[in-house]
Amino acid sequence: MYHLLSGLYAEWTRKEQFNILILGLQSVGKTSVLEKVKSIYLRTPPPSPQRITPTVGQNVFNLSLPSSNLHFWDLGGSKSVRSLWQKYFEESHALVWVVDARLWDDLARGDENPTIGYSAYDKIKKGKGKANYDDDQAMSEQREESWTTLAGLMAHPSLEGLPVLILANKVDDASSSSLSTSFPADHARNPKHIKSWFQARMEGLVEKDIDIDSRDDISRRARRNGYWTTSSPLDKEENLNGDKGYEWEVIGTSAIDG
Ligand SMILES: Nc1nc2c(ncn2[C@@H]2O[C@H](COP(=O)(O)OP(=O)(O)OP(=O)(O)O)[C@@H](O)[C@H]2O)c(=O)[nH]1
Ligand SMILES: [Mg+2]
Repeated sequence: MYHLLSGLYAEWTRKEQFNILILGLQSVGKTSVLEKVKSIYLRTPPPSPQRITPTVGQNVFNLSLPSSNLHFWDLGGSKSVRSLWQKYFEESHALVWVVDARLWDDLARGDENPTIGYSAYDKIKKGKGKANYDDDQAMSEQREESWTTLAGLMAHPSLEGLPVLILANKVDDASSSSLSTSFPADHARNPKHIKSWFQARMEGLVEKDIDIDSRDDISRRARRNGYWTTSSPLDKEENLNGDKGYEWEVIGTSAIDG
């Protein structure tokens, strides 16, 4: 009887566990973001940025909330370690995709303050974030690489349909007047120009649900980039007939400020 009751009690009070995968290209600040989350919840100071080195394996953090346990996996973003990503796909419940908000500076500048006279690249070169983008063209390529990599993840059979939170990190160092000066003001948390940039591509991705050729393209590219090795990843019937809505949101963050 005792065992039955204690079993029932354990079942009733059992917290659900959600595994959250934190991914993104190299140096966008994934580990710094996770350290920031840890420091907020554990009420401890975050490590100094110098102590955070490029991730080769995984960093984990368990966060126990009243109703659930969140288990975070932060993996390295450099090309040489992306092949590890797929080991985590099967067990993930949500994806956090981290991007460097500064890569969208030129778009925000055009929209909101065309009089700012320096290139986004100059700002990054002189700024504190030490990004290595050679020019505006390189920034635009990096944006596209971030998107195609994310699209490959969202089309993977184990991740398809998972909620995606896009963190536009480093807003403290973004040159756009709408982001940098007053973080954490609301508009910095809600970087509309980055959201509309992703919106256009998300719509394309949903359309590709009914376009087998495009989806095969996505999976081919993902395999070339080393983070998918599945050889026949798509259930074509399901993708043709399924209703593949994606739940996603963009939030501006700074791992070292605000
Ligand atoms: N200005 C600024 N710099 C940041 C921010 N977050 C991270 N950085 C810097 O960006 C660099 C890379 O940070 P990491 O946290 O190691 O990036 P990562 O995405 O984990 O990198 P990999 O593990 O190599 O994929 C470091 O120099 C950080 O100090 C931020 O919010 N603002
Ligand atoms: Mg890292």
